[in-house]
Amino acid sequence: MKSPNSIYGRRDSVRSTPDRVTNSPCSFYSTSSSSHKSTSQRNPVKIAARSVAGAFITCFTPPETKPSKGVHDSDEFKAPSDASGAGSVRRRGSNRGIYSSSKDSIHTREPGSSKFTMAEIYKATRSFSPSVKIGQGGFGTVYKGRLEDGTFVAVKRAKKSVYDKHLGIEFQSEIRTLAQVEHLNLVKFYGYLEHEDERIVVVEYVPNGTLREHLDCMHGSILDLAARLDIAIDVAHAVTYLHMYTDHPIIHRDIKSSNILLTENLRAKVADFGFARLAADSDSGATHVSTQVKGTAGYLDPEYLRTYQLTEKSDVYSFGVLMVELVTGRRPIEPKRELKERITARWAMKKFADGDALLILDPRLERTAANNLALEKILELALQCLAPRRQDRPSMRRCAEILWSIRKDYREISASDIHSLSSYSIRSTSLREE
Ligand SMILES: Nc1ncnc2c1ncn2[C@@H]1O[C@H](COP(=O)(O)OP(=O)(O)OP(=O)(O)O)[C@@H](O)[C@H]1O
Repeated sequence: MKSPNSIYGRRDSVRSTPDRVTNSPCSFYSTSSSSHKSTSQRNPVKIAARSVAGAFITCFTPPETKPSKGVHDSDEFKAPSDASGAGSVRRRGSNRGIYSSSKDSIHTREPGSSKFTMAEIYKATRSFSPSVKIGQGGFGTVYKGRLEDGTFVAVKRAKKSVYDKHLGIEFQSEIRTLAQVEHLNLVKFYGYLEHEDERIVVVEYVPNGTLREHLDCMHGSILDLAARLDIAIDVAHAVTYLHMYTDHPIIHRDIKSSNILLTENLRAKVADFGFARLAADSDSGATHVSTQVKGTAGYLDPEYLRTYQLTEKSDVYSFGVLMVELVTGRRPIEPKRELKERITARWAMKKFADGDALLILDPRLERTAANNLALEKILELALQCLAPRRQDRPSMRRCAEILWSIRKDYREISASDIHSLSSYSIRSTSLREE
């Protein structure tokens, strides 16, 4: 999901304010962090961290924000008590000439077809009822819908006012890309509709909000580091799939926390392929695609900004920014902070280089041995992803492998933490009994 500060500037809203953390309903742990010195002080990567910290671009605008609105299945998608849903479909349909063509009067799709009819869309969204509106982005408005067979979907309706040549290309790009991908950690594509000036994409409805909303504590509880690590791995799997296992490599181009949707079980699904672009075909000898710069400020690969040459490593860079976001809880750009903390990745890499990595851990996370170690390891990986030159960045597949090993260590240390805590409590109980 693109945010208002995307380069292409057709942004209406994102869901939360940069300083929402301070107003958050989540509980905070106190941070007596200044006494901690991280092991990265001795780490040879700290020189690299300094150079990365110095390489960030600062010309960004603050994100504009708007809270999201939840739509509950039970309220909005009960069987209509009267014919109002269908009636309004017909009214709107006839006004807009929806039923004037015999093609569009077909109410049901061919089984397996990804071409929706306007009637189906109206029915699914209760004629785009404001009560089922779940979001607003650069592409347009997003509605929660329910198909005839009961499947919940997100219906993305392109803005008419901005349906220009560019958006037409973007729509086609989204369709082509969505139609060919299928992965557990990617939002599933169900179909699309192009009718007169309507451009609609129907995708899997993912019920638990965006990662950014969770980091902003808009869903009540704070994501612990284990959950954040799982999310990073899910994203790395999805992007590895796009880069390596589709018919043709696909560059997502807009990896960011508001484009990562979460399921009830906190599994991540990467969304919004509106900017996705097929990567250069390595068989033909090409190594990059030359293109206009698109993406979101704060996540953009500086080499892509400089050269307009897009490769899979631009996604790796954005993923580096995302990892910093995951461990700090901060947005990539925090305009209200003091100057040296405004670009979160630069600030974090500087702290890491200075051996103060523990100072950047999201203050709402516990300072356990497992968390501290995982933090250091994740920052080390982020540092590689944020390398100014793309050839110095790891592949997304390598990122996934490294994250697996971080998770393995994390689980082992967490288990031994729990074990030593429980043996401590057994010991102290038996001491009291004596
Ligand atoms: N598949 C989905 N399942 C559930 N909610 C979704 C889905 N897709 C989008 N949303 C909701 O709609 C909001 C807007 O999504 P959308 O992708 O159109 O816009 P955006 O990412 O905020 O901005 P942009 O269109 O500029 O990328 C999201 O933030 C999310 O809350």
